[in-house]
Amino acid sequence: MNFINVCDVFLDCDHDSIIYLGKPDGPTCHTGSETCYYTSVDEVVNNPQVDDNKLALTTLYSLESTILKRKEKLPGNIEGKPSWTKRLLLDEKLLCSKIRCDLLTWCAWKEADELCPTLEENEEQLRTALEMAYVLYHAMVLLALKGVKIEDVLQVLRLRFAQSGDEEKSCRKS
Ligand SMILES: N=c1c2ncn([C@@H]3O[C@H](COP(=O)(O)OP(=O)(O)OP(=O)(O)O)[C@@H](O)[C@H]3O)c2ncn1[C@@H]1O[C@H](COP(=O)(O)O)[C@@H](O)[C@H]1O
Repeated sequence: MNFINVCDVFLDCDHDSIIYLGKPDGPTCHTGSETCYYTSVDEVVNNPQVDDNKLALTTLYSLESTILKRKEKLPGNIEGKPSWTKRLLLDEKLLCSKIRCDLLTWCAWKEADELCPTLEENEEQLRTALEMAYVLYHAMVLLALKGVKIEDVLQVLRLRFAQSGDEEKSCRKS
């Protein structure tokens, strides 16, 4: 069971609304996420259909925020609450082994190169989503270690919107 420790309670001027200020002890969402207040009311009122793009972004930002929180609690030890992210942040080799397909290491091969076979072996779509989530998460831990924000990556992608890959490649200086 998880709790939110209430630090203060505020009333508005005519005492008909209350805001609780609390410090969560564990996840605050039933999904296990630290928070799930990612959807602005304005968005829902003006566009009741959940915007998949926004949802994708808030998911990435939320994951980034969790990873950065783990990073803040370093350095030194991995005592306290067990955290896979902390282990990765403290062990560059382990992290890279989860991202890179290292043919010399059977273990890394097995774990990190499972996305392509979902296409090659025509596995179900859910399997592809699971493998991609795995790659994305581990790559985002690497970004955190490098101090690169997900927004920086998205910016690179946005800048590429207007240019095809083939065009860009043919413009490269050899
Ligand atoms: N998205 C993930 C995520 N995906 C995978 N993993 C973990 O990555 C680890 C390695 O996965 P593997 O399949 O390689 O597992 P393994 O069996 O240990 O590997 P081998 O022994 O076979 O090499 C496992 O412990 C997985 O649970 C993740 N761990 C964390 N996250 C996110 O990061 C947040 C913080 O996690 P902690 O830092 O652990 O609290 C979580 O709330 C999630 O949002």
